[in-house]
Amino acid sequence: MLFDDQASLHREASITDPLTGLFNRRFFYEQATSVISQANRQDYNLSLMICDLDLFKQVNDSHGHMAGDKVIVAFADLLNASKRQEDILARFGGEEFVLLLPNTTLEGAKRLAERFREAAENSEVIYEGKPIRITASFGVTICNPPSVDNSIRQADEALYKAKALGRNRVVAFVPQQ
Ligand SMILES: Nc1nc2c(ncn2[C@@H]2O[C@H](COP(=O)(O)OP(=O)(O)OP(=O)(O)O)[C@@H](O)[C@H]2O)c(=O)[nH]1
Repeated sequence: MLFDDQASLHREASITDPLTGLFNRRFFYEQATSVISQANRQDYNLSLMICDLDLFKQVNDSHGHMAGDKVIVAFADLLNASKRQEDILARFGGEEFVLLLPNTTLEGAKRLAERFREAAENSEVIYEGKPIRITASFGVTICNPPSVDNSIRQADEALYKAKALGRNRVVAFVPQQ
């Protein structure tokens, strides 16, 4: 029994990001690879979203690293609270998150991202009695052709555009003709 508990604790630690409790990047890749190969076989809609807190360095610089951590956790909770059960959410790195959205069209992914964006904009994190306001930028893409690396590259490109256009917005990847 003890061994079972230890094994499951070890497994949990190996797939989880310790700060937010979300899945880590490695586990996301593992899961996404399996969902995407299924999507390949079954031909269903699958979208991917990458989101990144805006000007987050300023949060750390103005309020300290602990405050920054609290903001990251609050944003992770916000995403986690509004996603569907079958969506796979992970902390991708620093202040960047990724979601794989089964049975979701590009329009659906844009709507969801817009909901997250609004929720972030309207949220307030209180740290040592002081309010911290945040915004986030989002890149979304349909996983077609379905491959994890390709979809991440496309969503990342859209996210980069969202940042370049002034942040606090959702941009969808548009393939070049
Ligand atoms: N508190 C905290 N900060 C982190 C963590 N991971 C990364 N960061 C910080 O996040 C900041 C990210 O800064 P940048 O990559 O310049 O991006 P940004 O300031 O959000 O600017 P844009 O993405 O262009 O809007 C860096 O200062 C990192 O040190 C973490 O786990 N906790």
